[in-house]
Parts: sequence; structure tokens; C-alpha cells
Amino acid sequence: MTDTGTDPVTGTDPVTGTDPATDADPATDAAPRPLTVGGYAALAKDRLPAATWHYFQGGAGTESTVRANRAAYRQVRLRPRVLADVSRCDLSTTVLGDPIGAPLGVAPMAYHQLACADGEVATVRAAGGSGLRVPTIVSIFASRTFEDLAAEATGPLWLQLYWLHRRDVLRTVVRRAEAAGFRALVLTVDTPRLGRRLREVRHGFHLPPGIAARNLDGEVTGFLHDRQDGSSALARHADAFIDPSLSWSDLDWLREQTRLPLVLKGVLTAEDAARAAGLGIDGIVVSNHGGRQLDGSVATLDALPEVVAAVGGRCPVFLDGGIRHGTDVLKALALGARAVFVGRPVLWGLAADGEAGAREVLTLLRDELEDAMALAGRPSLAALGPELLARGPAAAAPNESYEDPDLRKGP
Ligand SMILES: Cc1cc2nc3c(=O)[nH]c(=O)nc-3n(C[C@H](O)[C@H](O)[C@H](O)COP(=O)(O)O)c2cc1C
Ligand SMILES: CCCCC(=O)C(=O)O
Repeated sequence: MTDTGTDPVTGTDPVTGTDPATDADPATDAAPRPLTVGGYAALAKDRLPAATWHYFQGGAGTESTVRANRAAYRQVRLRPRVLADVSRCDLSTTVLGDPIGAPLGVAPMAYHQLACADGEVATVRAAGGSGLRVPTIVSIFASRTFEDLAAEATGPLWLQLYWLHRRDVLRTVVRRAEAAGFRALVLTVDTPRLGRRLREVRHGFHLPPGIAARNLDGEVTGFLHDRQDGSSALARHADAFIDPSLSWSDLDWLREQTRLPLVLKGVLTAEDAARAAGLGIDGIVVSNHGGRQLDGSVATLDALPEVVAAVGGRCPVFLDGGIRHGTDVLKALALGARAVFVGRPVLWGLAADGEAGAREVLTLLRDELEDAMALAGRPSLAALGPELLARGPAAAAPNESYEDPDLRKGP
């Protein structure tokens, strides 16, 4: 490369790839607050042990689905309307009957204490913060207790479940969450076993001492702390404790345990969505687990329209995977998502600055969404529909310095 100056369009130094959004200010030596969600990835990578970073970032196999989730947003362009009086944009909505401040929330992710000492307590405080009040889906593998989280949360809490062989343990966690005031159950249906996550395998990923699945007793947490080179402790744990025989008929059992709404997470086809809606499921999360399960599966934004059509308004449809900008949220909402859930960026925020970092990530997405609604001439969520979008050849990769730098480089 002969040009060693700063790229006039992106502001990125083309040689070092340094990013004005995150680089330290030599005068104070303090890193300025990132201007985009991607900036938090760079901070998190600096702060986290390599094995943890790769556990967070990794996808299954070649990570083609991780990339596809992001690329799908680049294939959709926006058709802004003008003269629409956008002096006030209203982002508030409801999910499963609860009012929320913006149509987004935190996707379930195991072990937030890998990112910061307060773990999920920091997350739920951030999500409940002023102007947000958004839902958090708490993983069954949370590193803080449901009761601790309920004491701190001001936004709705939903409990994510894996289908454990030990149905008695499932029943107990459902009862505890219900008693603590959780508002819904989210059954993850894309994980009969763990995807082949090469980064976890390469790093012999296992939980460090002191971090554990606090809501599960020791009978179902084996292997998690055992290091074995060339194998992921999480995969060994999942093989031992997650029941791959889960099928449609099992949903009745779960229904009988609770009066909470039941959401299925990990649906990607019209066929499964229609069947779920026909069974009276209360919500569907279109998800490929952030590309961590079946490598090569369809991008969530691409799967969304067929799921929305198949459900035909019988229950809300949510989406996760690759949400990194307010315009990503806008595109998913325009294709019929009721709200979107955010995964890795919340962990980046937690790793960068605990509760404050997670709050900044969520607030950035909220503020960017508001900007996008105003500039698209759509001041209310009700005004969003597919006419906002145009499909075309993928736009050139955007200012990649503001994207997740690790995914840019590949596994
Ligand atoms: C570190 C990590 C842990 C995760 N743990 C869980 C989990 O315990 N349960 C679950 O249903 N999904 C889990 N997921 C998947 C997320 O809920 C979500 O589907 C995905 O991260 C969304 O994609 P994004 O990270 O690109 O936003 C996890 C994802 C990550 C990155
Ligand atoms: C056994 C599942 C671990 C959490 C998870 O779902 C993930 O890492 O993606």
C-alpha cells in the first residue's frame, strides 16, 4: 500500500487500521468513549483473556453464518420518505404485554461474569436504565442467581431454557424464575448438541474457577471447569446434559409447568414457524444462535420474512444475530420483527466497562435507531413496513473500522 495517510472517507488509518473512534487520546492517554458498537469490541478484546474473547466471538465451523448475519444487512437499502414531521420519534412498544422503552433487548448468553465481575447483575441494571427499560433474556447458564437479578432489574426478565435430560431440574428453575417475577420462558430449540466451535476447541475452553452456572446444582454442571486440550468443556457438558430427543410433543410438558408465556428461540423456516404458531406458542425468536450452531444456515434477516408470513400475526416474531447498528434494527422491524435481541455487543460493553459499558452499547443502538427513524421519515414504529426497504447488490463493506475487528480478520 502506497497511501499511508488517513482514509478521507472513513477516517481510518489504512496501514495500522487504527480507529479514531477508539484510539487513545495522547493528551490524556484515556480512550475516548466509542462512537459505535464496534468500538466496544476493540476495547473488549484488549481486556479479555484470549480464550474468553474467542468463546464470545466464535461461531461454528467456518463461521460463514456469523458473516452471513452481518452481510444480510448490507443487501438491504433504505427508502427514506421526506416531509414527514419527525420532530418526535416514539420508540416505545410492548413485548408479551409489558411496556418497553425501545424495540430491543439482551439475547440470552451464558456466564456474563466472564466479561465482568458483576456478571448478569450489571446487564440487567443496564437494560433497565433510564430511557431503555428493555428486556433481558437470562440464560439458564447465568453466573448470577435469578433472585439477585430480579432484585436489580427494572426491565422485564425472561428465562432461557435448554432441554436438560433432568426434567426435575428444569421444573425447579422454572418455578424459581416464576417466583422471582420473570415474565416469560424462552426455550432454545437450535441446540440438541453444541455446534463445532473451532475457537473453543483450539483454546481448550473451560470455565475458570469462581464462575459457574449458579442456578443449577452440581448434578448437571459437570465438565464445565475441566480443561482438556483440543476439546471444549462446554461441548462435553452439552453432550452429557442436554437432551437431543426434544421434539414438538415435549412442549406440552413445559406448558404444564408454568403459566408464563412460552417463546421458541432458534426457528429459521416457515414450516417450523407455522407449526409453532398453530400450537399456540406465544412468540418466536428467529435466530441461528449468532452463527454458533449450524454453520451455513441462513442469515436471520433473510429468514425473517418467511417466518413472519407463516406466523400471520398469531404471535410476535423477534430476531437476533448481527445487530450492530440502529439501521440494522430498523431493517428487521421493517420486515416484521416486533423487537430484536442483541448478543455479543452486550458482552463487549460489559468487558469494556461493566454496567456502564453495557448501558452505552444499548443506548447507542437505541439512539442510532431513533436517528434512523427520523431520517427515514418514519417517526413511529407502527409506520415501519417492507416498503421502507429496497433489495439490491450488497453495498460495499461499510467503514469496517467500526465493525467487529475480530470477525473482519476471520477465525
Ligand atoms: C458467548 C455467548 C453465549 C451464548 N449463550 C447462549 C445461551 O446460553 N443460550 C442461548 O439460547 N443462546 C446463547 N447464545 C446465543 C445468543 O442468544 C444469540 O442468539 C446470538 O448471540 C445473537 O447473535 P449476535 O451475538 O450476533 O448478536 C450465546 C451467544 C454468545 C455469543
Ligand atoms: C451449553 C451451551 C453454552 C451456552 C451457549 O449457548 C453458547 O455458548 O452459545
